[in-house]
Amino acid sequence: MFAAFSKSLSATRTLQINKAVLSESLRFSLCNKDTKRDYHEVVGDVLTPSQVMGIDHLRDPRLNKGLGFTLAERQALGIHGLQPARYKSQEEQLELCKISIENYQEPLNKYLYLSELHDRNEKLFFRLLSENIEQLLPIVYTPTVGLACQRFGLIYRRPHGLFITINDKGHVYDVLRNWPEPDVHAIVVTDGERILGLGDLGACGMGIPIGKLALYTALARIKPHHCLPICLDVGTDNEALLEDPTYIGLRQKRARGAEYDEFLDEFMAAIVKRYGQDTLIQFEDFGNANAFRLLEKYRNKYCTFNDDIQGTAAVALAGLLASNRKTGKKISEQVFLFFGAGGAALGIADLCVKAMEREGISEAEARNRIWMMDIDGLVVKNRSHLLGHQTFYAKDHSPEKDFLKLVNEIRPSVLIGASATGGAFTPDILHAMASINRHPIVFALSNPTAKAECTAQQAYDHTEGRVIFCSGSPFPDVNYDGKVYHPGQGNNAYIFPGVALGVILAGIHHIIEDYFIIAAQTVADNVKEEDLAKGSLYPPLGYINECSLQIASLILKDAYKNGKATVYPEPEDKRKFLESKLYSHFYEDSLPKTWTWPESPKIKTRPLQRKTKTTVT
Ligand SMILES: O=C([O-])CC(=O)C(=O)O
Ligand SMILES: [Mg+2]
Repeated sequence: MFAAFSKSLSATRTLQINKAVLSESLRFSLCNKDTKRDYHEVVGDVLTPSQVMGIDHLRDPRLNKGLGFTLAERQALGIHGLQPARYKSQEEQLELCKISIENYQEPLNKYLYLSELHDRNEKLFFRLLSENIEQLLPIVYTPTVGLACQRFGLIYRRPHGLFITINDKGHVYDVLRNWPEPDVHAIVVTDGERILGLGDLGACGMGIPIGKLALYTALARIKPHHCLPICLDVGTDNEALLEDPTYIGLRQKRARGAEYDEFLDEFMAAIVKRYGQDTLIQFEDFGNANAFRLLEKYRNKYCTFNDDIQGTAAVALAGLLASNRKTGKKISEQVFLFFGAGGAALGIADLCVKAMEREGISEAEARNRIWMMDIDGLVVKNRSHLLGHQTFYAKDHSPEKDFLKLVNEIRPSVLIGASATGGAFTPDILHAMASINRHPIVFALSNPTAKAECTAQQAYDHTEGRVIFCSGSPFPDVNYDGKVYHPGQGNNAYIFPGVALGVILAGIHHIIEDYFIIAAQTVADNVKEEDLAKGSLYPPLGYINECSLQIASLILKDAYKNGKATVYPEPEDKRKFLESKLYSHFYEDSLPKTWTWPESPKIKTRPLQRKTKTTVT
């Protein structure tokens, strides 16, 4: 087997990293322990450019520096002449990228430009994203990623992850082996049933795992080759998609029941078999009925969490903790009314209960302070189908459907929208909140922007500017009564990258709720007085990178203290340890160590270009 592998390897030396073309026998060899080291030499952490020749340095997005290759590198790597003579530093390239993005008017075109850059030059893409989070987050993530999913059939170009269909049932592990990276630590998976607030987008939901994992790298500097986006294509119940000639998924109704469950079980087991027990699996945008069920089923068996339930809960809790500083009230003193009673709402409610218990009240008292309503009215005890934890919050009450009447009766201090019903917080509702509270807390968390329960401007306009507001998608600054406010984005991007970094680096096997409370508290602690004064309950988006590192350090600390870490020896300085593991988006020197200029170079280029290193800042 090894001989066959070596032979194939030399024959394929000039191939780029994308090993989709590898022969079956070579693929078997790659999974073989003895040959794993050789494979690592051309991919992953110890990627050795010497294993790659010529033009593949330009074709492989992980090696490509475009015009950032110096003359010496071009000579040594055999790419001289394949590009124009000009050398550009990464900084000069970044400037050009920014100009290019600004030239596009449509957000979707900006998204496509970034996606193409990701395909072409990985370090440039991630540096651009990390250093321009405020401007680019709305493009690679909410809200534009929603539009990209809706058009996914039209814009799909190249593989950025795996599509595993229900027809692969029985062979999921074989499909996983087709992914060329052997060292995956983090997976974001969707089955596309509830993409943001847009509903069932089937296989087009793949845009979400791709976007979330881009943020793993941009916001927590998790190495891109450690990340794998997966879409489980079990069909779609979206009739429009089933009839759409551009649809890229299976053209059949969703598999449900035992068939679905067996497929999911097989998927989880295959991940562990392929990548190990501590592979983090983030569930994203599953339908409500499956999201809770699967979380309960897998949370103590696998290294998994559901971002829509737990990530959203943590970011909402962070906002509430920060708002305490404005209202002077503890969380256990608030009365909550949720509009929407699905995964996100229940996740927030559960985490708030935990936070209230920490403040000293009982679980029952805490649950009593939380009311929920959805399309069927108030969540009440005698409702025939109570979903998951809805039972905890169901009240002895008539199933009242009149939202305004309920606000006036319950007199909530906190109104949380997680309903995917754009505009549900009408001026009447907002006026009522303002008449009940000096500082009404209103969170319109649904995504993308059009699904938000109210806009930031409406929230200020209809509460005499007294509102404490945040939204899941970004809104422009608000002008109220001559003052400009900059409400923050209560988005789970503050939470999941940092949690993932800590969990991966400590080798944690099961993700406990405490980590989300740690994350929420960390984000809240990073909110400055000046942020609150501007109307924001969150640190600026550009600060998420630092929040992620703090969250990860604290999770590491907790995991070692409580025996949940499996990576030993325990690092003494947790922050230093994790910083040593981070991805660098700066260009590295690609010049082979032993290479020197020939005695009489055939080229007549001025020494100015003989620079071997790009300046990094
Ligand atoms: O993606 C986002 O912006 C937040 C999220 O998880 C969702 O809305 O499903
Ligand atoms: Mg989501």
